[in-house]
Amino acid sequence: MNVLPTFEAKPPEPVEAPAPSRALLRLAGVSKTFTNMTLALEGVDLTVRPGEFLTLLGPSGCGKSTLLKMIAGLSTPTTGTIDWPASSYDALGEPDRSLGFVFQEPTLLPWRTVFDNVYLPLMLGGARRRDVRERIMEVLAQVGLTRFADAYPRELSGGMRMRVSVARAMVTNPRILLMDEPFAALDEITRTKLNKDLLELFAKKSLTVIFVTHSVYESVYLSSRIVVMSAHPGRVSTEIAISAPYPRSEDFRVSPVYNDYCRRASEALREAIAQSHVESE
Ligand SMILES: Nc1ncnc2c1ncn2[C@@H]1O[C@H](COP(=O)(O)OP(=O)(O)OP(=O)(O)O)[C@@H](O)[C@H]1O
Repeated sequence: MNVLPTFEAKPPEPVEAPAPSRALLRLAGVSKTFTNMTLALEGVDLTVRPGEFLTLLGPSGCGKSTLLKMIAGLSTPTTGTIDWPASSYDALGEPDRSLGFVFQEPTLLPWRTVFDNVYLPLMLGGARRRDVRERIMEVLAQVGLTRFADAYPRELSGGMRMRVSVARAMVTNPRILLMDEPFAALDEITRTKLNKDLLELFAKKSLTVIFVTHSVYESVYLSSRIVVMSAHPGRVSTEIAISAPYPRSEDFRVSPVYNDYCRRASEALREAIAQSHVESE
């Protein structure tokens, strides 16, 4: 008999420091000013540990995407540092970032099949198609798309295209998966299903995820830690540790503990938005 995890109706624990382990990524005093003088981020300190599912939650313009892009190395901080303490370094002193990026749009190449879209990052890395066939089929199986390997993006639903995008990000076995509002454009039912499947992958592949969302409900369901940000300039407002154990079944979504966390996260977001207004006046 399957015994589903139960969640006691007690208030969430106060924020706890994550279990001590070597940091995968450490941001210290990170600020970003764009050339038009927009101060997008100011003084962000953040440590990410292996195995965390960390979500950046905040109002529009608080710098979530800017932060993710800097972590990906697509943009550099104006001041402050981003360190990869557990990484090896190449001959140029660049850290082995080894990450996968999933954007809000699946950004698939329409003239390539599902298989060949997932093959793309490996091809760019110099791998021959036949040498990585098994690996690609394995990752397609993990996102439930085995039967669609030869299909073209136009033949797939929005949810399936997003699965391809997740498979493409995972095929290189990244240390960290960066996800910038990946499910925001999907309908509620598809989004709920992809949330559930993402958590299964997270557990199965021992991933570390940094996820961006506007949704309190999504952030509580997925995360081990929520970093709430305020805007103008973007800053960390508060952090909420979600101590509910994984795997999280659908029962978690209707549990009193989930409701309590959602209430706390909503309050924290409301406060962050209020701080943002004060700063922008
Ligand atoms: N290339 C850029 N040049 C100038 N300003 C920028 C640039 N990119 C972002 N910004 C500004 O930096 C701030 C943070 O933007 P960012 O897109 O990171 O926020 P966000 O929290 O991801 O927003 P959203 O939730 O709406 O996607 C905003 O004020 C934005 O207008």
